[in-house]
Amino acid sequence: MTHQNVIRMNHVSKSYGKKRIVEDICLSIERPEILGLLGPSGAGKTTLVKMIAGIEEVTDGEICLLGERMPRLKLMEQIGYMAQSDALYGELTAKENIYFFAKLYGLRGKTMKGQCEKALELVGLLDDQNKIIDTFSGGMKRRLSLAIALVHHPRILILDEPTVGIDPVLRNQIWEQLHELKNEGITIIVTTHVMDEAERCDRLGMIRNGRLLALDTPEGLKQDTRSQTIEEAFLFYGGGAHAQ
Ligand SMILES: Nc1ncnc2c1ncn2[C@@H]1O[C@H](COP(=O)(O)OP(=O)(O)OP(=O)(O)O)[C@@H](O)[C@H]1O
Repeated sequence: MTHQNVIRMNHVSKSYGKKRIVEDICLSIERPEILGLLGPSGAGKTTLVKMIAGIEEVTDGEICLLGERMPRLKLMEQIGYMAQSDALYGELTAKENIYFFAKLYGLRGKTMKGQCEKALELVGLLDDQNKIIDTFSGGMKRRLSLAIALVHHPRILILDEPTVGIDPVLRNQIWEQLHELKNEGITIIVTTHVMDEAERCDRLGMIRNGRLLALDTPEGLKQDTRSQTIEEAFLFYGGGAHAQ
């Protein structure tokens, strides 16, 4: 199987009014991997992933997913997007929520049930599926959002700070699952502030003031900057992210 050009970003910039938020980013992903975007608050990570997901338009440059220029409606079913804030129906159960989104993606019948169950199992929510969302903790809501993002088996999964509010044990499990999904051929883009998560990405893009300062494996970044840790490497590039 060839996996050429899963994602290609060509001189991508974004402005709101006169303010430049993302500045001339070039980046390409040619085979399934977990690409982390690390940067301090306000660096432009969310804006960048929204453009990749086709939710925001680029001001300059272009983004192609699977060889097609974004935004493109027909590509939407190839993309799973988990926003930073959960978009769930509070008065419905977890199961009702995930069924709702699965149906939006055109899933029906046994396939829908099976995929919903698998996604809920993946995030450890199978036993809580009949509970009302308003009774869920923040971490449970994040996990449900993650299950919803991957229920339709997208080829590209875009996760904006997926593990905020999730305890270390479950966070670890989720990262193991993300690596399994990658091994199944899914490309994952994940934004994070958390240094131990950054270490678990195949490649890491360091972002500050809307610019991609460096892009390499975590090991490569450490070697290039003669750093012991990713945080040190990030500081070398003028970053200011904090460890958690
Ligand atoms: N719709 C908008 N209009 C104007 N400015 C915006 C808009 N959306 C984002 N910004 C600005 O763009 C900058 C980057 O925001 P963005 O959310 O992309 O950063 P981030 O790296 O994801 O930060 P965080 O980690 O805190 O989520 C911020 O200064 C923000 O105020």
